[in-house]
Amino acid sequence: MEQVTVKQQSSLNIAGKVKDYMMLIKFSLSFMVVFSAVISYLLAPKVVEFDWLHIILLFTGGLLVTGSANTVNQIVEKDTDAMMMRTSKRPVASGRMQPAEAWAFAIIAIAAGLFILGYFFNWLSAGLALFSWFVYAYMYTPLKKVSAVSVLLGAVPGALPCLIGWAAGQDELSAGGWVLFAIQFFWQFPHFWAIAWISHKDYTNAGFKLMPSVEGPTKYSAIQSIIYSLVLIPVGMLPYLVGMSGMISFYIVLVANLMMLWLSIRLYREMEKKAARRVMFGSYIYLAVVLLALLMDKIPVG
Ligand code: HEM
Ligand SMILES: CC(C)=CCC/C(C)=C/CC/C(C)=C/COP(=O)(O)OP(=O)(O)O
Repeated sequence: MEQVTVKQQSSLNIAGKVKDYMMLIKFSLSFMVVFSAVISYLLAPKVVEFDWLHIILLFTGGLLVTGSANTVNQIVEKDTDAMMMRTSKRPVASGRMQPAEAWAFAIIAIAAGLFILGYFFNWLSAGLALFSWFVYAYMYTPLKKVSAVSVLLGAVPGALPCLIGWAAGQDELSAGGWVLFAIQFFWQFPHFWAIAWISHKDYTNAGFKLMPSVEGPTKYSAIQSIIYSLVLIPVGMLPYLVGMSGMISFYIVLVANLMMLWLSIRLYREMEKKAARRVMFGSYIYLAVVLLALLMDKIPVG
């Protein structure tokens, strides 16, 4: 009887540990980041077949590097994460995991991730991943407390996964990679400002300055969301214009862009958290739909 209890206890511990590591690497966010890298890899003209081994390797390498960046972010922000409802249950912030354990994981993960990218793909993609890791963990993260300009800087490592995936497939930084970078770069502003709108009180209590306006969720912030959604319309036409995808995805991307614009306009008109939540969920759907549409409609030249 006693033995069963001990067994149950240890499996509970393992489940708890797994859950902690999922939180440490911010699994859902990292999954989407790596998804964007894999789709960009598959969009590269030199990648002509759907090779599962390479897809799994890119996914694993990307997840390790991104997970490491998110771990360093949680070590650096452990005190402020502890002050916010949204983040207080994270393993390092809550004290369930010692920073030394998190550091050990971060170092092993970045080394393993860079090795996978460099050895199985090329050192261009590994170099870009290291650059991205550095900008996110050591430039964006400390700047969050200083100014909303940090979001502009954070959008660089946020969009680089597209270029990393493209470089892994193409071994060069050609137009298609930059086009995907541009789409993901501009997408991040409506995405994040909706999140910051919802959690504004939390962010302010912890001393973060992330909204475009110092007063927080104002009409000005909503206008910024509208402006970036407007910019996304011509940027979303670029894959068709540079010849990397066809007419069907052109229209799908256009509809997705009009949806983002409409959601941002509704935020401006309603000025409610409910409207910000719509922008946030809309942004998740947007990126998945746009990337998949481009891949389904790939024109393998260039
Ligand atoms: C400037 C760049 C970005 C900022 C500041 C940002 C910020 C955030 C924050 C704070 C959350 C947490 C929301 C919550 O706790 O409910 C979040 C969620 C999320 N972000 Fe972003 N993000 C950025 C870029 C990206 C990129 C590039 C991707 C993917 C390609 C991405 C995908 C996601 C996903 C999938 C979630 C949902 C995670 C979950 O529900 O656990 N984000 N983002
Ligand atoms: C290849 C590579 C290493 C890329 C880096 C990818 C990466 C982590 C992108 C996310 C971009 C970003 C600024 C997220 C928000 O973090 P946050 O600190 O504002 O979120 P939080 O408040 O929830 O901690």
